[in-house]
Amino acid sequence: MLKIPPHQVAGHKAGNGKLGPLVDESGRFYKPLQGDERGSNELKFYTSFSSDTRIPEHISKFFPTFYGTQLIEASDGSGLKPHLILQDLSVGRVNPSIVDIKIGSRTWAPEASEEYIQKCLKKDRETSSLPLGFRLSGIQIYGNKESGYWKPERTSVQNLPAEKVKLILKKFVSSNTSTDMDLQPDCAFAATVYGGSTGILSQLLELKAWFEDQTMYHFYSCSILMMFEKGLALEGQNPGGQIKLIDFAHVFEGRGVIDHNFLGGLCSLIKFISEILTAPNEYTTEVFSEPDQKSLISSDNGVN
Ligand SMILES: O=P(O)(O)O[C@@H]1[C@@H](OP(=O)(O)O)[C@H](OP(=O)(O)O)[C@H](O)[C@H](OP(=O)(O)O)[C@H]1OP(=O)(O)O
Ligand SMILES: Nc1ncnc2c1ncn2[C@@H]1O[C@H](COP(=O)(O)OP(=O)(O)O)[C@@H](O)[C@H]1O
Repeated sequence: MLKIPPHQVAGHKAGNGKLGPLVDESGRFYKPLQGDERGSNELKFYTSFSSDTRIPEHISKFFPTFYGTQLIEASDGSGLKPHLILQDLSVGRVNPSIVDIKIGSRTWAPEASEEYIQKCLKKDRETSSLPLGFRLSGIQIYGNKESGYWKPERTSVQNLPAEKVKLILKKFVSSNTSTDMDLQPDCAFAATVYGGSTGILSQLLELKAWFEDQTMYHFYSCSILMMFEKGLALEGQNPGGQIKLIDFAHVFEGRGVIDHNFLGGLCSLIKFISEILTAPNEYTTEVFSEPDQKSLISSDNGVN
């Protein structure tokens, strides 16, 4: 029995007659192949990457397992359509907090059409992609049984200035999650989710070390999915902080050149996470320097 993924935070979504991914009960995620070159390109990437013996295991673990393709009933009711069969990354998680972070200041590949480049350039300029090298593409943060999830409008988190991005990445690992953006996040789970020898920062650094060397692929418009289970953190157990790479519709051959675009965005994200770990109590204040210009300043005054 196929259903709409309960924890999808970004991308094309099934439902209301739209084409989007579906999941089954055995832990598989069915992503429809988009009819144009995006579909064929993503399939080409998964086929090549999954059999590429140059990829070490400590790197391939960051990618969803690929199980081939299958014709299944599309979610938009258009009949049998080819889908990529992938590992469902949220399987086994009860109330996962998830953020999709689109990496790179540039989200279009050199092969893209002029029209597509213009569309992406506009989005990259209007969001934090250009200034920060990444944008928060979608997020859900689990609060508790009563409050459920905080799942803001996607467009509201894509174009935030640096300090607000940091605030959200703090909120992500806090126990006092609230819709009130002015509330200081307590970063109660920063050490266990972001920190530690197996935490998210250490995984990001492992990925970075590979990107400093690899020249096989260029990952345009690809996302890092960061996930953990707040319920476990609240019980004092390992919350299972994990990163995975997804969305390879715009991956192209690297032809012996470092993927500076991805690497730059990754380094920027690493800086944010490192700073949160070093100064979780750094106080972030909202100020209005001009009537219609909201900005944020921070001072390390230890106020929580
Ligand atoms: O449809 P839109 O405008 O939401 O844009 C999609 C993007 O959403 P976002 O910019 O985050 O709002 C979407 O981004 P996410 O995967 O949601 O981060 C993709 O970039 C998608 O392009 P493609 O299928 O990868 O070529 C984009 O889809 P296309 O417009 O290229 O079909
Ligand atoms: N293998 C997966 N398992 C679980 N969820 C996934 C998986 N791949 C993607 N997702 C979810 O679907 C969303 C969109 O995926 P993505 O591959 O970026 O689609 P699109 O090409 O439509 O942008 C992600 O933000 C994530 O929430």
